[in-house]
Amino acid sequence: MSVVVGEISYTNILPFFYYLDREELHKRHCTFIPQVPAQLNKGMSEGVIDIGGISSFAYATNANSYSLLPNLSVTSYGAVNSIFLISKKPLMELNGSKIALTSSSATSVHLLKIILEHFHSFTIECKMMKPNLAMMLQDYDACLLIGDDAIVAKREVGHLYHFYDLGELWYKQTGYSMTFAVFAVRNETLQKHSSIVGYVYRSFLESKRKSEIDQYEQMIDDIVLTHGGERLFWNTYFQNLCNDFGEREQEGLIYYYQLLYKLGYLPSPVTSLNIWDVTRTLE
Ligand SMILES: C=C(O[C@@H]1C=C(C(=O)O)C=C[C@H]1O)C(=O)O
Repeated sequence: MSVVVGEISYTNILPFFYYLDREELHKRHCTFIPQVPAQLNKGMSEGVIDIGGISSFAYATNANSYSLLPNLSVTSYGAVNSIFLISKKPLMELNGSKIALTSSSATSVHLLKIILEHFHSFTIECKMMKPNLAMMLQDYDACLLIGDDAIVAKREVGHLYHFYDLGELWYKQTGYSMTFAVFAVRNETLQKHSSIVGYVYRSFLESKRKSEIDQYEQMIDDIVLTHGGERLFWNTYFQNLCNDFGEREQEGLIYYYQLLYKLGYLPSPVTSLNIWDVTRTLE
């Protein structure tokens, strides 16, 4: 019986995965599924994936079945630099427009709705699509891209369209951080395999610590080879992200959930987070 670890297939999650001792984890019956967030969210809700990074939105729709791993997240205080509304017109002219949303995301698509429908009182027509910029902008006024798709779009056509960073728009309006990804574990898995979960959790923490200690240098060497881009860009990108999940980050997330519920995007309110009590594992 293995424990299946979901691995978001974007560079932003790398600090938690780069230094994992995968051989040791395999010996402990862990397997990995690399996928975009929407697929991982689905896998976890169906019980195919046990633990790993998911959209913070997906936690809110399964809060009774999941526990959150403390101190791990993908959060930004302001610009996140990889989640963009890419628009043919200025933001303030988007009322009544048609927007294509990446099918890879759950958190950001809802964040965009909060920003446009709630903060700006716009009416918008949205359609989920595969993340392909050219196809999306063919019939739509704007589109939402996340992760590496968004990074590449900014690099390649940043001068052709208006780019709006959702982390920045959220922060300016609310003063809160925005947590895009959380690390969750299914409560069922926690009950059956608490010592493996403990090991996986400590491995994530250790990878994050090592990444921070060497200022992401070694990881960035690899990213430049696999994804291109300038070292300076990646350096600023990772320095700018917050990978913690303490009280302040949790406060921002709860506020996001509060607005989601108010706008009808959550079936029931999520006013507190079920954070796993690490001290209860033995190993
Ligand atoms: C920062 C990012 O956050 C991602 C955005 C997610 C979402 O919108 O559902 C989910 C996981 C995160 O890895 C990004 O993709 O750029």
